[in-house]
Amino acid sequence: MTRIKICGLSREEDIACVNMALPDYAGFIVNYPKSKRNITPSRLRLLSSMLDKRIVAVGVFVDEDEALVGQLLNERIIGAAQLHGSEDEDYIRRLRGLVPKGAVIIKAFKIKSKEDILAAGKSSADMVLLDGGAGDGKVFDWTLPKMMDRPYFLAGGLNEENIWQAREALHPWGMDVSSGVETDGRKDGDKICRIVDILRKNR
Ligand SMILES: O=C(O)c1ccccc1NCC(=O)[C@H](O)[C@H](O)COP(=O)(O)O
Repeated sequence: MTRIKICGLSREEDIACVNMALPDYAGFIVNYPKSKRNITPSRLRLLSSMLDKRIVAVGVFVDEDEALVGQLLNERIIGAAQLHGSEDEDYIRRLRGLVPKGAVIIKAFKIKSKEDILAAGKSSADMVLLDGGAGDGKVFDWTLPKMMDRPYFLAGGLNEENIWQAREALHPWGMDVSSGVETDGRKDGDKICRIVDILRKNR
């Protein structure tokens, strides 16, 4: 079974779409105004409360103060925190000390070389996410994850056309999609349903 995460939700309509499609994870870009998908922590509280309980809310953070990330995990507003900036092992250790057992820490790695794969392999995070960019549809070289020796999320430029090919080539633990399920910069319910279906029907 390949898990699927739909990332970058920001509107009530987006929640209605994922509640229909039922991906495993729903991602929210929190407190990062440079992103067009940015939402505030208070909006995160509202949107995550509207999520179907079968979907795990993931907060995506870029070099955020770990106190805020820890608070959102402790309050169970999110079930997992995805660290998408330059957070290091010290940051992960500090965050781990703030949160209950079971709170999942995901560290994202931008993959440009074999060294990036080796760094991801050594991360103390519960899960790693291999990405070509940060919500900008950039695909990276798919031959590189073949040397990964731990489960991972594959991200970066996935869409209806290539997600099955990527799954067959790499068999990742999970797959993460954002811009590939958007039309004119907004989440598209039909695309979300179709991409979830592709993985579900063939799992
Ligand atoms: O989506 C953003 O705007 C974003 C901004 C800053 C850090 C991370 C961001 N997104 C992270 C994600 O998890 C995306 O889903 C992932 O990069 C894949 O995006 P895409 O290539 O567009 O499918």
